[in-house]
Amino acid sequence: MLRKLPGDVTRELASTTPNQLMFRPTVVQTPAFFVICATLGRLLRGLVLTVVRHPLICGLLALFAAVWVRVGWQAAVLPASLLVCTLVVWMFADRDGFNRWVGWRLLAFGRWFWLYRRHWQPVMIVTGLGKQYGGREFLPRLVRVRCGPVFDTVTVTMLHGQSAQDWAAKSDHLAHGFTAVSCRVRTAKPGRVELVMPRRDLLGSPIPALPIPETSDLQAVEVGVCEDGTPWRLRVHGTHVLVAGATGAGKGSVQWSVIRGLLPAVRAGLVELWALDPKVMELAYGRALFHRYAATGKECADLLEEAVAAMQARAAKFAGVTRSHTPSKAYPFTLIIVDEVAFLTAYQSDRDLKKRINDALATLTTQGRAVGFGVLAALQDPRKEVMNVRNLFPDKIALRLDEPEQVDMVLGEGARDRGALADCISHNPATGAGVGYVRVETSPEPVRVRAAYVSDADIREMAEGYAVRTGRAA
Ligand SMILES: Nc1ncnc2c1ncn2[C@@H]1O[C@H](COP(=O)(O)OP(=O)(O)OP(=O)(O)O)[C@@H](O)[C@H]1O
Repeated sequence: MLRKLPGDVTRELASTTPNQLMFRPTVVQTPAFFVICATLGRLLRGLVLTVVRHPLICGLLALFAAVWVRVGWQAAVLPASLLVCTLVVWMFADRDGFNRWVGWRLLAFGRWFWLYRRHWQPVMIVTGLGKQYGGREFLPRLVRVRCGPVFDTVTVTMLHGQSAQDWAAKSDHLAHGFTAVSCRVRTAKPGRVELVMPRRDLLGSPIPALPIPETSDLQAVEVGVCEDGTPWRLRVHGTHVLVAGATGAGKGSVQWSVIRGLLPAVRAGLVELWALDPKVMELAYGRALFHRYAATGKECADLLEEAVAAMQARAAKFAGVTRSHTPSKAYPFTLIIVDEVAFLTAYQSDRDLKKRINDALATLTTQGRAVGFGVLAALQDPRKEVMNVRNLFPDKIALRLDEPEQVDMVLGEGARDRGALADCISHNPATGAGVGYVRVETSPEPVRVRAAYVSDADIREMAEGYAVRTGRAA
């Protein structure tokens, strides 16, 4: 049986099966009148859609043209010049307001016309997101382009049968196709996706240590910058944070930025910092800042068990009185900072110590949040065998990782497909150290961030200005 499918060129249909009836149907030529009507209809539809999508620009152009035709070019040029002057003055006087109402819209129109619309067909065909079938071409529909200070957001209606995953798998190709730094795909509504493409990389160069704040906000400690230029704030109270990254990924910059942001609360007696430094490298430098410090396996096990005992004593006092903790001098928030936690949970040769440490960490991470005990742990290898309590950390940060599979191990299933390309972060410290992805509780979309770099000189200065009097080894 020979079936004609939409788009098959009828003239070329032929059967090669023996004993099958072959026929060549008559080809009916469409009259030119219908072809012209269809083309005009398509043009009209395009015009109406352009007017609906860009009413302001179209309205102004139409007015300008009408005055030119009816009154003459002099009458059209004068108000046009006045309009341009007004816009220029507005731009200099109130840049934000101008951008919100005019600037980003003009840019979006320009980029829709010059970049996305022009390259849409070739990019869709080369990436395989557009299909050619039976001589016809099926392209996803470019619905809208919006511009902001950093990102272009391109709304697309997918072809029937496509999923957001199909698009996420091509995000790298899309970024190159539209000359963007990267491309994140998110679902807008059924059948529609949004491509979020930054026009420039705000995280491309190191961010110097942030100024020590006047007061610390334990719900939002400023540690760096998000990809859209807004501050990256990390909650430390009422949660536990795991920072995963290969060697040299910049885990230290996250830890030190958190410590820096907490210094005013430390000075006020509202926060205690306990440090576990099995590599005796990273945290030893600012030892004077810590209320408790441990380095060897035994010291670390003792210190963690001491934290568990203090936590349980506090829980016993709070029982029946309050269900949440507010930091105070009597009951400060205790942040236990663990550098390279795998040294304690996996590479520790003493099995008894390893068990004590794992048990204490599991107890702290399951019971500590409500009574003011938090854990901030850094880790190179996120596999479960290395850190079996990984899932007890509600907040996770993925800095540069070695393998794509590790991204989902840290940030949860599907994070890499949603654009958390932590395995693609540059190995060059100038461009990649401290860069990572976080998932905030309110959104499944990973956010690209960069931690501020706290240099040795900054740590020395912090240790001199904020040394705690009770600092002693465990
Ligand atoms: N946020 C940052 N911005 C710019 N450069 C950074 C940043 N963080 C770290 N670096 C650079 O990268 C180098 C490695 O950083 P760091 O020691 O913090 O990495 P790490 O992840 O702790 O590595 P390891 O696990 O081997 O200790 C630093 O010496 C510094 O030069």
